[in-house]
Amino acid sequence: GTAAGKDTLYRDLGGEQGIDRLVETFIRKVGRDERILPYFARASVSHFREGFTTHLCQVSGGPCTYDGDSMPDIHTGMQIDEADFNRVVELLVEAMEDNGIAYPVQNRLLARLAPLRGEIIHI
Ligand code: HEM
Repeated sequence: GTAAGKDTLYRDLGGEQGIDRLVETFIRKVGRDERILPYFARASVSHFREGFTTHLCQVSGGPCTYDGDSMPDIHTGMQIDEADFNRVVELLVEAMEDNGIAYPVQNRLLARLAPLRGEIIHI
């Protein structure tokens, strides 16, 4: 797509405020999820919040540059499987629903995250 087309996803997610709210909701859901929470046992929530927010901002075409570690570098050794990945995506979808993000917008974000699967699972 065009640069303009890319920029609209960031806007349609509600921009900086919308993404901040989305990440906050997502983090709360991770905190209540028996399957996913253990992965974060030794993680810093504030560091994760910062990195995940900036990454989402960049992926959605917003005015951010994610300069954290690469997806493989972060997730290597965690032994994340398909079901874990799907669960995290599900929590993100629930968080988007809670924040009133329309289905087509949800799907546009998911389409940009799906290609990262191979950098996150079984590595
Ligand atoms: C599309 C899927 C995913 C994306 C885009 C993603 C992205 C990220 C990003 C951007 C960070 C923060 C990096 C930083 O700034 O330090 C991060 C950290 C983390 N991710 Fe993921 N992730 C995904 C899926 C998963 C899954 C499925 C799991 C586990 C089941 C997971 C577990 C973690 C953990 C535990 C951390 C914190 C690491 C630490 O700080 O110690 N992620 N992820």
